[in-house]
Amino acid sequence: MDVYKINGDKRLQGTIKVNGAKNSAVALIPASILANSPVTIEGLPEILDVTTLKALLEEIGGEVQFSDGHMVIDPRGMVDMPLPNGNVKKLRASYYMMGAMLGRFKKAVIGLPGGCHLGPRPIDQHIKGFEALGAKVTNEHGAIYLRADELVGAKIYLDVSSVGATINIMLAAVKAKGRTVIENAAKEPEIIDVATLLTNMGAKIKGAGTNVIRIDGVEELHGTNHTIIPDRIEAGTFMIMAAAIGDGIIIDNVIPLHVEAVTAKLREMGVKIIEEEERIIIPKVEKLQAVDVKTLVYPGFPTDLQQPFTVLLTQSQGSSVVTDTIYSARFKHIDEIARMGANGKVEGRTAIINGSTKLEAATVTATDLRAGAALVIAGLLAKGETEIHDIYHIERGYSSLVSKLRALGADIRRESLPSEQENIATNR
Ligand SMILES: CC(=O)N[C@H]1[C@@H](OP(=O)(O)OP(=O)(O)OC[C@H]2O[C@@H](n3ccc(=O)[nH]c3=O)[C@H](O)[C@@H]2O)O[C@H](CO)[C@@H](O)[C@@H]1O
Ligand SMILES: C=C(OP(=O)(O)O)C(=O)O
Repeated sequence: MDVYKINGDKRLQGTIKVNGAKNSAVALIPASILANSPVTIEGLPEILDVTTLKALLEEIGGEVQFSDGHMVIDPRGMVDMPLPNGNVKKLRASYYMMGAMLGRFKKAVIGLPGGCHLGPRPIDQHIKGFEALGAKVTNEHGAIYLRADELVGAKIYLDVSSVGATINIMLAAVKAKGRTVIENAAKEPEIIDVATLLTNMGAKIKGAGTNVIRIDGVEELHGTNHTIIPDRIEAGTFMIMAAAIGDGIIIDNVIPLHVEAVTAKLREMGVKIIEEEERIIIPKVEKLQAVDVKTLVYPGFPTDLQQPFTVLLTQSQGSSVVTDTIYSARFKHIDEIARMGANGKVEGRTAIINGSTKLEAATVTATDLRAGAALVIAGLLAKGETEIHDIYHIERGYSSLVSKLRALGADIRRESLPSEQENIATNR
């Protein structure tokens, strides 16, 4: 088992570069299935979710080359191979194989997805959308079977403004007959990125980034070249880290508008933030005020940054109330940071954090991706050596994290635990 070991309580300084957005990458890659010639995507993050999707495209006969963030996908040899198990379970976004394969082959068999356990994560709105387009959808032993004689555009109102359902319906609808209208669509920047790729492949999409998206189906989509947007969640993680333990940090390759909700909250806490066109500069912070945070759909405060943010709140003076309106159980990290001395209490969808606390090193477990990011920040703050287990969660979404942090002066390393030591650690 691999772990991160962090000797914390060292101030960080310098420039850190943000990679391409995970939540775009995981939709752009399956979108290539719809093309009739090669698609090139530039700036992809080198994360587990991307390599798992590459493997999924190869399983269905795609030819994929990936190096230095540059992926060339040749979809011409792809077939409608069932994917009921295996790689689909390693990530959430394998659900995009449903929309993309349905759009191209009019049929697909895809196992229910994996991803972070944050409370129930149903895909009923995806299925409602596929059915509205004319697909027959059944769940057989944990795999979703989709089949359509033809796909015909429809009006679909989403009961919840779901990122995944919005993108999945777009994927299934771009080659359907006639017009599809998605109402109460999600507005996250990743949706615009996927719509841009599809439009450059020949799709007709209007309104991406607003709550009504109109798609006029086309017969064929062709290959293209696309550069992914920067990861606003990775950027936000670095902003939180800079406020927690920075002595002047420059975050490079960020679209400041995409992290506006985080910027506003950090300013409310007393953090100075200098926004440039593609960079954010955070000077050393003297004192942090407690603030309340409520996660909301974009452009609200992102749920994916709630967990790292709670660690910052442990460093602020006073009591903060954090409410996650998106997920019912995204507070597993509170127990882990409690091992490091943090004073936090969870009541339903709310966590109350009392600061400020001098964190101390401990052996902790990354229960999910952003819990892992939160623990890395906690480890950077804590005196002594923190050991983080189950780092595969973290590596699903953050690329080259260790080397990026080391370049800022952090004492962090990735180590393989010999199995005897592993048993002692997990029994602790
Ligand atoms: C791969 C990816 O892009 N993951 C992101 C995506 O996840 P994901 O696409 O899974 O999140 P959704 O936007 O779909 O989910 C938002 C809320 O709607 C609910 N829901 C969703 C679909 C559905 O059919 N029925 C339903 O009830 C979910 O349980 C959740 O409470 O958006 C989330 C919310 O910003 C982020 O936390 C994830 O990082
Ligand atoms: C919840 C997340 O990811 P996923 O939807 O891939 O599980 C996340 O990125 O924080």
